[in-house]
Amino acid sequence: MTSKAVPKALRIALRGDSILTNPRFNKGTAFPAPERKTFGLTGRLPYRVNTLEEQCKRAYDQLKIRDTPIRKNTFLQSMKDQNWVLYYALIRRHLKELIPIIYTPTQGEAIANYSHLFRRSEGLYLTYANEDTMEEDFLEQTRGRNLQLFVVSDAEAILGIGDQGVGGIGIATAKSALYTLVGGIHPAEALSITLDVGTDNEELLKDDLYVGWPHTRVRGEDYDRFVDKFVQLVRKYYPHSLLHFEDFGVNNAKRLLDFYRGQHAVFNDDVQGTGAVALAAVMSAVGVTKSRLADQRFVIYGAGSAGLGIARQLRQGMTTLDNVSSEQANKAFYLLDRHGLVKQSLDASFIRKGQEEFARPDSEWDGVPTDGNGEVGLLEVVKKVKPTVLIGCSTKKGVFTEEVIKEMAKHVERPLIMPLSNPGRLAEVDPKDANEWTEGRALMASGSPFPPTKQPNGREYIISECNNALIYPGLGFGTMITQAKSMTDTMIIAGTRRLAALSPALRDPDLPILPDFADAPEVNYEVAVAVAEQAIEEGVAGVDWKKEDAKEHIKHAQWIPVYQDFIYDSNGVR
Ligand SMILES: NC(=O)C1=CN([C@@H]2O[C@H](COP(=O)(O)OP(=O)(O)OC[C@H]3O[C@@H](n4cnc5c(N)ncnc54)[C@H](O)[C@@H]3O)[C@@H](O)[C@H]2O)C=CC1
Ligand SMILES: CC(=O)C(=O)O
Ligand SMILES: [Mg+2]
Repeated sequence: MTSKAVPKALRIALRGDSILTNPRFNKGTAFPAPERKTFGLTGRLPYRVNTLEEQCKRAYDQLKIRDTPIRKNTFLQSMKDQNWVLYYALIRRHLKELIPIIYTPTQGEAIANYSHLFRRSEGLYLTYANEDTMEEDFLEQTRGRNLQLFVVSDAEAILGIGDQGVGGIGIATAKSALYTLVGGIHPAEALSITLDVGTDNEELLKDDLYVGWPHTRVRGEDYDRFVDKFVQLVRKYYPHSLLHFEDFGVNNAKRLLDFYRGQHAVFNDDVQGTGAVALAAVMSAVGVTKSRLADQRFVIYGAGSAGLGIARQLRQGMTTLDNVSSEQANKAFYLLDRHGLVKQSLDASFIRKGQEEFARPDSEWDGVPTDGNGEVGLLEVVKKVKPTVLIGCSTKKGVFTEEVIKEMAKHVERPLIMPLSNPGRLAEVDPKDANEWTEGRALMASGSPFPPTKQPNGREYIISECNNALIYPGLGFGTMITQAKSMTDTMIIAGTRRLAALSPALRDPDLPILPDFADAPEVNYEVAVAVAEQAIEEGVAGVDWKKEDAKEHIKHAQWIPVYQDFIYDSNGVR
């Protein structure tokens, strides 16, 4: 990565409109008079030179008059297409307010309406119908670029709203934007990609304006070959990059991660990022209740990519931090999915790969009431298990009912309740209700932002956002800066421990269990440092600097949204 903390003058080979229409270089009215002269911009811009601060103020005023989140999202998207520094500087100044606009939930809405809102290309579209020209298409966009990061989605399971076809490019761009915003990755060093392998979303297929490949989803060997062709291109041309998988379907997410982990530095955010942030939240809650991870009983409702990723990460936390065996740790988990409790006697076709490790023995459930199909439901599980931690990643709105929450709270002084499904309208419980039903005793964290609740003592309780965006930019940055050949489990644990240590609740149990999103840049910096130190310590790093230098290296390499001076040079960047 190049060093950017104190921006030096940049040599560029563009002039006139080609600068003004290039979001990487455009400064709009902030071009100072000498640069206007050098680059042929004097007559192309109004007289007055603005500071970045003034531009942010004007942009914020313009943003405020957009009256719906989706209009604000479209406005910001168009600003990103015009001027990167201004876009990132504006959002940095209003982080908490604007992250929900450029990320979940509003970006979900933008993705669902992608074909109707479409204005211009924003990444690399690799389409199954064009498989033959994939390498050429890839090189057209990547040749000569210093890319460090590829964020890719096949859009089968977007942000809790399912298969969105080609609109999936929108999750790749949003995740890339957060890498820059809170992780400090140079926006020119990241590429967002969608693998358009069709869609099974009937509405999109029926839509005349759909801009993706209008075909049902390609699956099986053809799908694997297509994905592999893409991964091998990344490996061939960018062997030291990080490949981030986002929102792949449940049958592919973990499978592809396992398959490629040994070949390249790959990361699946829904599996690993979500697991890491959830583990940090639980570690923090365990600090509040002065217990151990290994003492908890976990009920996880929705055992898909996120649910299973969380279970595995919690298990790893238990084995690494509390020294219990994997077998022992497995006994702490009770997973539920569409067929109720995952128990050993369930029809094999109902047990997804990975769930079997956590399947409960049937003998344990003798005498417990079941529904007509012999399935054990959530309330019965809570009654029997008396969980200390209840996690939802099912998109089943409201499934943590009053009866379920009250039952849990009967047995546990400080129940930890985490409705992680996005968007907020699909949360398993509204934190306000969970707070009321537990007389304010619950510790809580949610996947999407929720307003604070009121405690019986009159204090506000802030609902932490337990969203992978609090950690993945740091996990990624720490991996990239060290050119690690893989992102190992121990690197993830190191980042998670650092995040957990920053929990406000460790100072005061009435404070949130995770740091505030407004602090996401500082938090991710700390995570990146911990990950880089671990990569160097365990010998997977490809750099020759020492662990002690990680802080400085990372600080120095982080991109910040400020304008650089420009010098014209016909051999410069373009
Ligand atoms: N807070 C965060 O950082 C993250 C939140 N999520 C959210 O978690 C949710 C799930 O995401 P993924 O795990 O990627 O999806 P997924 O499709 O892999 O998993 C969902 C699981 O829930 C199960 N499920 C669906 N309806 C159910 C029902 N009525 N009863 C019981 N089980 C049911 C499915 O069978 C599946 O196993 C989404 O809302 C997603 O936005 C996902 C990743 C990160
Ligand atoms: C946050 C995230 O990655 C998801 O909802 O899929
Ligand atoms: Mg995701």
